[in-house]
This record gives sequence, structure tokens and C-alpha cells, in this order.
Amino acid sequence: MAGVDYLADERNKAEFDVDSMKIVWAGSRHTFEVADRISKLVANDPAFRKDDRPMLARKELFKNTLRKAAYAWKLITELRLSEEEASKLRFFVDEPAYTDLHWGMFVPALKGQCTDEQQSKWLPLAYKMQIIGCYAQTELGHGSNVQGLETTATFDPQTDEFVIHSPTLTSSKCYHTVEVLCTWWPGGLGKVSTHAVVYARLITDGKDHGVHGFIVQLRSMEDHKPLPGITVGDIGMKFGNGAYNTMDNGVLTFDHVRIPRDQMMMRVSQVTREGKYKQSDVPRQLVYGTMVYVRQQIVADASCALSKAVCIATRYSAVRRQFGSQNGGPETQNWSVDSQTLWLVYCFMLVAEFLLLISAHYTKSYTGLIQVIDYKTQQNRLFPLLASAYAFRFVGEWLKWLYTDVTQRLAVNDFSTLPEAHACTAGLKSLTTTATADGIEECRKLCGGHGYLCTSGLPELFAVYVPACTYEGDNIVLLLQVARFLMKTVSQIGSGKQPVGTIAYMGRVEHLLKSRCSVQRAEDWLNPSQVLEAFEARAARMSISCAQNLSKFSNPEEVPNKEKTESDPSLAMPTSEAVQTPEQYYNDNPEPNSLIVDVDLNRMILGFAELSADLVEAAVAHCQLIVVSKFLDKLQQDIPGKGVKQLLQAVCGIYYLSLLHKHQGEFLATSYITPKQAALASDQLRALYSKVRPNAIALVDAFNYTDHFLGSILGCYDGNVYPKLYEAAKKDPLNDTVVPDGYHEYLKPLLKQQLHSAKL
Ligand SMILES: Cc1cc2nc3c(=O)[nH]c(=O)nc-3n(C[C@H](O)[C@H](O)[C@H](O)COP(=O)(O)OP(=O)(O)OC[C@H]3O[C@@H](n4cnc5c(N)ncnc54)[C@H](O)[C@@H]3O)c2cc1C
Repeated sequence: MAGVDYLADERNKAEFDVDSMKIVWAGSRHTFEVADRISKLVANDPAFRKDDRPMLARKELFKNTLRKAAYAWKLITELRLSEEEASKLRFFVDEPAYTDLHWGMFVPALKGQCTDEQQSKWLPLAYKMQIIGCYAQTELGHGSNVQGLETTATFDPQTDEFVIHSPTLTSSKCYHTVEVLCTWWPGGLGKVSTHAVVYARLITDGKDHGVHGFIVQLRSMEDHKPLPGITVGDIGMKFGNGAYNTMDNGVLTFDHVRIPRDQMMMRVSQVTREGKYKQSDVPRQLVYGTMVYVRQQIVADASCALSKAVCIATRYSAVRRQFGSQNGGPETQNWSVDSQTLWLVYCFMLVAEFLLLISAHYTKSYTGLIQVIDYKTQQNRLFPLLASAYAFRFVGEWLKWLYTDVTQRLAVNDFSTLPEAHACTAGLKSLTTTATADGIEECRKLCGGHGYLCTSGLPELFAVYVPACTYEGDNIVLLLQVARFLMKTVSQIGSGKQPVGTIAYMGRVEHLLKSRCSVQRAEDWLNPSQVLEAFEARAARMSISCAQNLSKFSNPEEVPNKEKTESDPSLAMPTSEAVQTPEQYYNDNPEPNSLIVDVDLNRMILGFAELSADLVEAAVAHCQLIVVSKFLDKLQQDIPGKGVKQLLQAVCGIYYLSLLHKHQGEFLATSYITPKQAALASDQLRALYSKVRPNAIALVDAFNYTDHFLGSILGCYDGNVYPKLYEAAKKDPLNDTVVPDGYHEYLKPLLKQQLHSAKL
């Protein structure tokens, strides 16, 4: 029945002001109003329809994406949308497209790595989309290992040009030679981009100066054909239906392609007319501002993707009813019966459920069935994800501040916070994207069988989202970078150098090593300072323990792959900035060693490969501490709206207590908490689930997502799931005919035992 809100009862249970929470989620009233207006604009425009995506063949799908992107640009120009509104419009269109790379990577790379003169030439073209750019760094044989890239840019002083070339064989340092060396993966490259920022080894006068960025035109501006020497195409279908297949990830080879010298991105290093390589006056660390920008965007996207999945799973969990008693009684019973009896009971329940659903359809009551959201196991899986979505939102907000802070410092050549900012953004990118990818899959399972239908929106969301764990830095490689930063920090303890920002707690490491948790009652776990210290002590103790183990690696013979580890360039920054990494930067400025743990950096590097699994865990503990601390900081702010702050306190509690529960082993092993205190944390967690339960639907309503943006029948606002599922199934192309195509050729002959005469 149109207009009925099947979740109205749930919405009435809310104990806080949802409209105020919407503002908190958006970040400000202004951001909320822009997002609300633009999301409705997109949702109400049939040109942005997306429910057919999983069923479209690749060519049709891709052409449709081109149409949407062009139509979106038309709207942007005709409605004279601001940059903020335009980016929101692309966001709510919700379809991976070449525009993501153009605006998200190509334009920031031009801004970050070009001189002012170069920017004034290229940026106006890019802003008007008179050129379309992509970001070409990854090669078939090298992704994480940026320093291993093999495309070359050789300066030709005769013509004042660079010759860009893809060698046909990788060097013999690989076990397997790759016969075709090419750029592989860049989004927007395959079929659309006219230009690319290409990373290649700069060679002048026979000398290799390492990897640098170049602006290379790929296609004719007249007929879109590849320019001479350029071979380019799409790399083929990717995971999932619809999903990331709207994107033309590409393959590219260069055969001695010539570009003018001024198309090397020369903000930090230059090649003169005579072919002399030199550093500019601009400090090379400046380009890291772009990296912080890109990563803060990825963290913001993580909270968005997770919140979509959680919104779907929460609404559906309130709609879905299963067997068991109401009002929190036992959901299942432990019967000891034979299989025949079980089967009879099962059949009876199916019939009963069917009858109840029929009667519910008319009476709107589901007496005797409970909403699956009331199962404690469902809450234990769902509510920590709901809490994570909020946690990632707030840490993403804080990263925006960090970006401004880093930019301001870089402007006055203050690089003191750069290593910390790099480690922090790398770690948060890794932590939030991993948790989000896992969380979306968990939400699919939380929706039972129907979660597996494309119409649930979850399979496509997962398929679109999961590569975020790989692009812009493989998540494990990033955590290893964080671990290096942690070990470096430990090595400096006692040197007089005070750790800053998110690593400041290491300055109190002696206290954190000695202190013990003082929680005595479950409610004590609601005390922010208790919680913060627990997470700090766990992170500090895990880092110190790793450093102590590393310091045992005094004998180089003990360490397998010593040579590789010492020079493993993939532990340097793998992504946006293919130039000197922050690690290289601070490794150039060594500090005296630690007084607390006898860590020698050289020996430390020897043990790094061997202990990398432990180091990754220490890095995760550090990153979780950052997210917890930023959530707690948020709660220190003035948060208006009836009950909003109280609810957020409960949500925050669920976030950190579920982490504490999940990583109980680490908290116990580092001896900061006792088993009794761990049990009290679990008690408190359960109490918070009960507090959040009546507010669950309102908490996901606060995301303010339109049904179009959610793209899910299970998550639709009115909760009227079953008729919509039924209608959607009817529309499947397989149901166009009652008797399927192929019946006469293949089914009938089989059924009639006439396969011998069938045309097979
Ligand atoms: C959908 C998608 C879009 C992309 N878009 C772009 C784009 O626009 N432009 C672009 O240039 N690239 C793009 N990429 C490529 C992407 O950046 C790389 O795939 C990524 O950097 C990972 O590199 P890799 O593929 O070489 O993985 P590998 O580094 O080969 O990883 C394989 C495994 O080895 C592990 N590993 C690697 N190094 C280490 C180490 N030092 N220590 C321990 N473990 C290690 C990894 O954890 C992983 O488990 C895209 C990729 C995808 C999937």
C-alpha cells in the first residue's frame, strides 16, 4: 500500500532529535542543506536511474555511465553549481566513472606537483573538462613497489623533449620476466582520458633520477584516437555485476612517445634546457599535502559506504521477523530430537510463518514473531558496524582539519608534523577501508538470503567498495609503513624529542608501561579517560614489545631475505606521490637512539620482515586508538539537539567496547586489564546495545540517504520490503516470458529424451 510507513513504530521509539543528528552527521547545517538538496535533485531525475545496472551488458553499462557523466556536467553548468555542489552531485549519482579520477587524482596531482606556470596552463582546461585526465602509476609488474616502475622518460636535448617509453621486458631481477611491460589499472584510462599524469623513471644524460610525474596527451582532441606510439585499451571485466565495471580501467604502452620538456611536473624538481637535473626552491615535502587530501577523502568515503550498508541491514533487521518469543525472551531452544521431528517442526514453522505473513499483510501485526534486530547475536554483529560508521565519520572530519593544518604548516616550510601526518593518514586509510569492506559483507549476511540478491544493493556495494583496500596503497603495505614510524618513534624515546599529534602518548610511555586499569564496575568503562588510557597502554605496549623483539635481531644470519628487506622500496610510499617518501625524509635526519628500549635502527630493519605480522598488529592498535580518541574528542564538543550527545556517547561506547572485546587477547596479554575487567567491558557493551536498540532506525535515518542513493529494496525508507522484492523479481528479464528462451532447443528434448535429435 503506497504511503504506509512500515517502520513508523520504530521511528517513534527514538529518544533523540533525528534532525539535529542529521546536522552532526553532515558536519554542519550548511553541508546538510547542500547534501539534502542535491541528493533529492539526483533522486528525482530519472536520467540517474541505477537499479538496472547489474543487468546491463558491459558495453551498454559503460555507455550509460558516459551518458550520466555528460548529463551531470550539463546540469552542473546549466544550474551554475558551485564546486561543492558539483562534487556532491557526482557523489549522489553514485556510479564509478572517469570523473572520479579526473577530479579526485588528476586535478589534485596538477595542483600539487606542477609549477604555477604549468598550473595556469593545465588547470583551466581540466576545470572546464576540455581535457580529461587520469592517474597512471601502476604497471603490470609493479604496484606497491613504486620505486620499481620501469617506464622511462628520457630527455632528448636535441629536441627539448622527453621520450616516454615502455620497455618490452622487465629486468632480470624478477623471477618471471613480464614480456609486455605496460601501465595497468588506471581508472578512466581505458576508453576516456585524453591526458594522463604518467609516472616514469627520469633519465638525463644516461643518469636515472628515479620516478617522476609527466603530463602526457594520450588521445587526439579531434577524433579521440590514440596518438602515435600509444596503445591503449580497457583491462576487462572486474568483480561483480555492474559495480566497478562502469569504470574503464586501462592498459597503456608507450613506444617512444615524445612530449615537450615543460610537461614534466616541475614543482619540486626540474630539467633545464641543457638537460641538467635540479631541485627547485620548493621543498619536496610540499607534495605530501595532496596525499593527505586524497586519503582523508578515502576515509570519508569509507564512512559513507559503511553507513549505506548499515542503513540497509538495520532497516531490514527491523522489518524481518523470525521465530522466537517477543520482548527479549529466548530466541531459540536447545531441543534434543530426532531429525524426523525436526523436519516436521521446520515444515510447521514455514507454514506458520506463511500464514502469519499473510495475516500481517492485512492486519499489519506480526504477533508471535520477533524482529531479527532483537536477537542479541544480530545486535552484536550490527551495532558495532553502526558505531564504526559514526566513528569513521568523525575521524574523517578530523582528517579534514589535519589537511588544513598540514597545508598551513607546509606553506611556511614547517615539516615537523609531516611524518606523523603521513603515518596517521596511511594507517587510517588502511583501517577504515578494511573494516568497511568486511562490514559490508557482514551486513549482507545480516540480511540473510535476501542480502544475496542484487536488489538488496549489498553485492554491488561490496564489489564497488572492496578495491579501496588495494588502490591508493595496499592496506598491509600501508600498515607496515605505520609500523616503521612507530618503531622510529620508540627508538627516539628519551632522546629529548617529544612525539607529537596522534603519537604524543608515546611521550608518556613509562607511565603507560607501569599503569594498570582501575575499572571496578561495568559503568567505569563509560569513563573516557579510563578508556583512552586502556587503548594507549595497549598500543604503546605492543609497539614496545615489537621494538624489543626487533632489538634481538642482532645476528643478520637469523634474518631471511636480509638483502631484500633492507632495500625493500615497497615499504616506502606506494601511491600518489612517486617521489621521496616521508620515511626517506626522516631517515635522512636520524635521531639518537632510545633510552628505554635499546633499538638500533639498522638492526631493527633486519628483523622487520621476520616480525612484520606482529608489527601490523601494533600498527592496527595505534590506528584504533586514533579513531577512539577522535570520537571521544568529538563528544567533548558542544553537540546541540535533544538526546543527541547521549546517544552518541552510547554509540561511541559500543565502538570502543566492541574493539576491546574483539581484541581482548591483546589487552590481556599486555597485562593492562584483568580478565575480570574484560568481563565487565562485555557487560557494559550489552547494556549499550539495549540503550541503542530503540534508537537504531533513527540513527540510520540520520544519514539522510534517499532511496535512490541507497539503491536497496531491503533498506527502503518505508520498510515495505516484500511487495517491492516481488515486483523487482517480476521485472527480471528472465521473467519476460513464462516459458524460457531455450525451452524448445534444450529443455524439451531433454525432458522428452530426444537429445539425440536436438541441435546442441
Ligand atoms: C579498482 C582498482 C582501481 C585502480 N586504479 C588505479 C589508478 O587509477 N591508477 C593507478 O596507477 N593504479 C590504480 N590501481 C592499482 C593499485 O594502485 C595497485 O593495485 C595497488 O597499489 C597494489 O599494488 P599491486 O597490485 O602491485 O599489489 P601487490 O603489491 O602485488 O600486492 C600483492 C600482495 O602482496 C602484498 N605485499 C606487497 N608488498 C608487500 C610488502 N612490502 N610487504 C608485505 N606484503 C606486501 C600485498 O599486501 C598483497 O597482499 C587500481 C587498482 C584497482 C584494484
